Amino acid sequence: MTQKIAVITGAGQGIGRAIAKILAADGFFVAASDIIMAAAERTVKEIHQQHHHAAAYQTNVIYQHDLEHLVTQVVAEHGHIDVMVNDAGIVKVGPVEQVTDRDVDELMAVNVKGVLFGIQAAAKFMKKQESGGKIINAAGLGAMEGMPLLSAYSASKFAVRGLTQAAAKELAPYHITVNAYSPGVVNSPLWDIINAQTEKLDQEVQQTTLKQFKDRIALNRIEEPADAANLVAFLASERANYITGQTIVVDGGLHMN
Ligand SMILES: NC(=O)c1ccc[n+]([C@@H]2O[C@H](COP(=O)([O-])OP(=O)(O)OC[C@H]3O[C@@H](n4cnc5c(N)ncnc54)[C@H](O)[C@@H]3O)[C@@H](O)[C@H]2O)c1
Repeated sequence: MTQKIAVITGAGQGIGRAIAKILAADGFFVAASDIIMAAAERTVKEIHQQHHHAAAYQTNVIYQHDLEHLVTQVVAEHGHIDVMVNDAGIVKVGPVEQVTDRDVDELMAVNVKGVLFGIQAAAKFMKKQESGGKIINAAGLGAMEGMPLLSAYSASKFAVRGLTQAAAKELAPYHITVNAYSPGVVNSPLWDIINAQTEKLDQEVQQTTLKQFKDRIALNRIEEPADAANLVAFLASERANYITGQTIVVDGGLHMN
């Protein structure tokens, strides 16, 4: 049987790294890409230590040609692509009236364009394959409800839901499913940024309710990257063949549909 191929952006740390490791353990060859090559290489080293298969690639998802190049290279090396995980994302924390033009541009470039360009690059090849493929995007609590001090971030994540639904409808005839995963409060470097900046703002403006998100987790523990990665592994599997256009929440019962 030919080995299935998964391409993952933002695979250098946090949730992306957990996704890379779980998909590799599930038998995928993992193309682990990140803007920081050394981080992608670290993930690959950990995968190799488990005797699974992976290679590192450097990609900045804000550039359409970078993603095109990444997927083209992986397909040239392996002949096909089965799963594309658009995980790379950034965050900006601050009161809505202080959000800058630059903040919005940067958030939209990574969180929205990065996902769109990833979908495009993967779809180009998946459309030609009889087996189609699976595209899986990073949403988040900010995609399900607007979060205080994360207005532009929330807007970028709502956009991911829109992209996921539109692409799912367009690509369904080609046996390509498009879904998103929506983690809550994850023990990762990204949440550390949110936490540190929120604490600071709390003292300055005494207005944040962001910390309270933690207190609302029904299962009463902070999410681990592997919790989100397990959902992605399911969405990447044949067991999820009849699911498309969905943003699926994996957050310990923080946001309930
Ligand atoms: N941590 C959370 O609580 C949480 C919650 C909900 C959703 N999410 C989403 O999950 C995804 C992963 O989050 P995380 O917590 O693992 O973040 P993280 O900051 O720990 O890791 C993100 C990775 O993406 C890479 N990256 C950043 N900009 C990039 C770019 N332009 N091109 C390529 N790679 C780039 C970083 O180098 C890093 O390795 C993000 O899209 C995030 O918005 C995270």
